[in-house]
Amino acid sequence: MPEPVAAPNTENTWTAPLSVHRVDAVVRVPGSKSITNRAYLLAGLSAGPTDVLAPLDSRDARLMLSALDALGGAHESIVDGVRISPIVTDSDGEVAVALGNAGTVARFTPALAGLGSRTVHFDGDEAIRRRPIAPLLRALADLGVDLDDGGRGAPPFTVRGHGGIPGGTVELDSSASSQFLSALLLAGPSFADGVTVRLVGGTPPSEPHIAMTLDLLRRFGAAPERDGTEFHVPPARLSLAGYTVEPDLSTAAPFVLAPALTGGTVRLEGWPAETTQPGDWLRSLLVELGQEVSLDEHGLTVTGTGHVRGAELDLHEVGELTPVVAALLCFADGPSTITGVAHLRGHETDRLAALATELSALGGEVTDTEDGLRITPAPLHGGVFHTYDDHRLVMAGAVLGLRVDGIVVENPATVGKTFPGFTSAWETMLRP
Ligand SMILES: O=C(O)C1=C[C@@H](OP(=O)(O)O)[C@@H](O)[C@H](O)C1
Ligand SMILES: C=C(OP(=O)(O)O)C(=O)O
Repeated sequence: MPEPVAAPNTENTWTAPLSVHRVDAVVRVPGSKSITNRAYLLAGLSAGPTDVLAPLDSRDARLMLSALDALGGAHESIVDGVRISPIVTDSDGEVAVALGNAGTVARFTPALAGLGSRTVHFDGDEAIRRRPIAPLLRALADLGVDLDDGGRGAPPFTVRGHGGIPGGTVELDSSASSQFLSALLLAGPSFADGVTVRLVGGTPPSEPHIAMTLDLLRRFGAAPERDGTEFHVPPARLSLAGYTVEPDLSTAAPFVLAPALTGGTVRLEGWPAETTQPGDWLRSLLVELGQEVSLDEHGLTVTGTGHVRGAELDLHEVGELTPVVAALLCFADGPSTITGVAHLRGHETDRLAALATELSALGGEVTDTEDGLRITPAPLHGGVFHTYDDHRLVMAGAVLGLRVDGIVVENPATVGKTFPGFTSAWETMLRP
């Protein structure tokens, strides 16, 4: 017998729809969070205005725009995008930058404050105060940024801008988040001496996001170089008149994985032929799980069998896909293990603990290991799926709902971090 569902606040929950038909849908998802926020930031550091086209409009993207404005930038809406004006660095005074729970804003913008002449106070949600950032703050201080974090190594902290950052060579442990390294590389062209980063400690996660940083820097005219674990970005005058953002392939994950559980076909429009996004790995995952995948000029087409194989997956490079992949593997024909994602304990929430707790509460046999999850398929039942203010847990709940009646997803609006229209897009996909 299913356990009774705890009386949910129905205004603040969403019952994920059960799939009763084979899915047959064409889906579009909004722009990539990671590309949008890099493009906005590099545009702010550029010599002239940049039109960022098809950008993401979500909480994280708006936080980045507000941060750039607070730091002396300006933006305006244009047809199909946002025009970003260069940051003016010579005005002084005190301003605040709101971080929300956006890793990209928290890690990428403090260096910009050091380039200006303002005193900038950074703080955000309770959750961002717990997420790792100390190695980055130390590296920024080593490079000449006047930064006061009260010894916490976490927000709230203050940067006093002195009109520029010397830069130079620095050692960095980026094993807790690739965003520390990306932050130094993105700001590097604007440092007087550029930046050389020598990685120490473990291998950073999310390698595709590092490649994305290098790619965007080159598009804006910088000349980053990489030699194994050493990165060099010389000073450069950035500029790019216009840039079109790709659809977010991590946001696309639950949609393209759905046919594996429901049977039928989903076409994800605009899937790029070449990309640095980690979500592109989903194509090989789908094949490994026994699904049919084809990529052409119309996008990615996935035809599912409704049957999923168990798998052993090292997700170190694509960690942000873990919640939806874990939800999918609950329905596999055998046990699965996910490894390489210890750093997920420092994401929006401790994702490994959250997934183990929530999936087990619905009847699953899911345990968190030191660096991942062990999933043994077991019959799941309906119940409240708590989401810990984590957008990707809302998406994971949607995947569970495809097969399990009565998955009541708590606080679905938190998905607005990356896709405010997620629940209606999901319902539209499932409509016959
Ligand atoms: O640089 C980026 O845009 C991101 C890098 C990754 O962070 P971590 O390396 O901290 O996992 C990823 O999980 C996050 O969603 C976005
Ligand atoms: C880890 C994530 O976000 P952030 O950019 O806040 O790090 C994510 O989107 O899965």
